[in-house]
Amino acid sequence: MSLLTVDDLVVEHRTPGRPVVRAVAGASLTVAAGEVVGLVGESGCGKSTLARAVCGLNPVTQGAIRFEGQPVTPLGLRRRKLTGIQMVFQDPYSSLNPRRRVGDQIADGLRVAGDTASVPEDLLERVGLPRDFAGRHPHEFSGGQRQRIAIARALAARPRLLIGDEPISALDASAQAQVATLMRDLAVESGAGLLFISHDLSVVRLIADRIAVMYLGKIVEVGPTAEVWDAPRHPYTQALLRAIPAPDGLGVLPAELAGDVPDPADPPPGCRFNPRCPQVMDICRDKEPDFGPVACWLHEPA
Ligand SMILES: Nc1ncnc2c1ncn2[C@@H]1O[C@H](COP(=O)(O)OP(=O)(O)OP(=O)(O)O)[C@@H](O)[C@H]1O
Repeated sequence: MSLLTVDDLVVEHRTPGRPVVRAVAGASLTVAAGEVVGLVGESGCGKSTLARAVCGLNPVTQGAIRFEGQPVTPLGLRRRKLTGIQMVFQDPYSSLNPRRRVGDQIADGLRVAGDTASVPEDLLERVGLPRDFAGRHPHEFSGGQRQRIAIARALAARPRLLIGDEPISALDASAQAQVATLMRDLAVESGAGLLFISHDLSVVRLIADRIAVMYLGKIVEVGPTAEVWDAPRHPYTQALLRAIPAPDGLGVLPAELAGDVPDPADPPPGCRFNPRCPQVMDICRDKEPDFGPVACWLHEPA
């Protein structure tokens, strides 16, 4: 059984007087215990909305989310209190309380787990920080150090599923791979699953067992990391990989990724990627490729 199963999930944002934004439009995904799944895609394709729905922070419009076999609903999570799911957010400057000592914030996580055997200093040590940081305040630390503190706080609650929502995108390049690898190591070591969201495919490649590629609310390709990296099949995945800067830092944005992701309130008919796809065929403009693991008419299962 999968730890997390997201099945044909639809999540809509409704703002009075504005068109409904279908940010997640029928996405399916699984994460097993001890598995690292990287969720990638351009900004605005619905990654955060999906992650927040998994934590019960965004109501589900259609479809289902199951965690350890139980449906995830905001009410169900409140009732069970111990969610078993912890999230590390993008901005390490706003996710920690500036007025509270670091040790006290980590102690909150220990309390959630009913862990009386550990002290906050133990968690600091696990994330590679000195034990005496516990008595200090978040403003004394760099972005990378704060993100380690946020990870320590999340781990203190003993999650069975850890979600990182762009946890490295606000960090210096030098801290990015270190923090990503730390999250992977700590999740795997504790037998938890990790859903790691990033628009940086090269970091995801370092840590993920599988990669799921999201485009305009749908998972368009999913597979083992080496397969997706070495032989991407969806034209969108191929474009994302070509967009990765060369070691000299000079990347060329493929033409199909120029401009913005289309508006999820008004997605194109047929395949959502068809207006930007270099290999578009007639069927792509008419019919949505509603199949996996590669949702593309060039890769329709037999
Ligand atoms: N609370 C909201 N109300 C209305 N629209 C929203 C809301 N949150 C997100 N959206 C819209 O939903 C779509 C998906 O956003 P989401 O943040 O989930 O994407 P993302 O892939 O995580 O992007 P990013 O990497 O920029 O966070 C976007 O078009 C966004 O503008």
